[in-house]
Amino acid sequence: MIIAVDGPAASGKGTIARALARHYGLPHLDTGLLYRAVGISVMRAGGDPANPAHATAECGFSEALLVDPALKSEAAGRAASLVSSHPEVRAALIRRQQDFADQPGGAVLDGRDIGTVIAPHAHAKLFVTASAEVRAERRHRELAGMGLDTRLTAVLQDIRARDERDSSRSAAPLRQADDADLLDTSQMDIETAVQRAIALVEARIRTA
Ligand SMILES: Nc1ncnc2c1ncn2[C@@H]1O[C@H](COP(=O)(O)OP(=O)(O)OP(=O)(O)O)[C@@H](O)[C@H]1O
Ligand SMILES: Nc1ccn([C@@H]2O[C@H](COP(=O)(O)O)[C@@H](O)[C@H]2O)c(=O)n1
Repeated sequence: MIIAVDGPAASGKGTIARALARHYGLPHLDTGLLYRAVGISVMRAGGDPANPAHATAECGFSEALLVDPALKSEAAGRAASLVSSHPEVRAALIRRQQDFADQPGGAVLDGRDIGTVIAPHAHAKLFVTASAEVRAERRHRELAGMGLDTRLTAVLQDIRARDERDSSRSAAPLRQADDADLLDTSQMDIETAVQRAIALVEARIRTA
């Protein structure tokens, strides 16, 4: 079974995707990490993430980078959002994601274009969202827990900028697939959101 989980920044899609993977015993891929790895590689090389040639040159990053804690930083998220708008970068990363989705037994992937581009044939698709204010509060709390001193207003501004960039780009923009179930977690704690996600997947399996 392939489960596609898409949604905007800090919506909780990764938390839900990991929980679904545990529940169904499936491997999980956080596809945002791939774009973050390209973004941070460009920055470390002194390049400009908005420059397609600089970004494309860093698509062959080392596997070790995928576990670098620096990928979790807001700077890496911002750079990822810039490099991900280049069609050449998306083309360089697509095969890896599709192979992961299509492995025997299935998989859970989360990102922005899993249900629309990477695995349009997924058996269940969730579009996880929450208001920008709620997402900013969650991300702010997460950063504070990591010992990072950020202002809530700056986090909210960054989330809004990323929403705008990710939704308006021409290459694989963030959007809900026509056959995806919407899960707005603004008023849900993690446990409730995960239980709701499992119920939505179960309903899709039953009607398949
Ligand atoms: N329903 C929820 N209620 C409260 N906090 C939540 C909820 N869902 C997720 N969180 C918290 O919000 C933060 C962001 O969640 P998560 O990393 O899953 O989001 P994401 O959409 O995968 O983000 P990214 O943009 O990095 O891909 C985490 O600290 C997580 O624990
Ligand atoms: N399938 C994807 C996944 C991510 N992106 C871009 O990467 C940025 C970082 O993603 P996170 O999920 O780790 O926050 C994100 O803002 C997107 O621009 C993507 O384009 N497609």
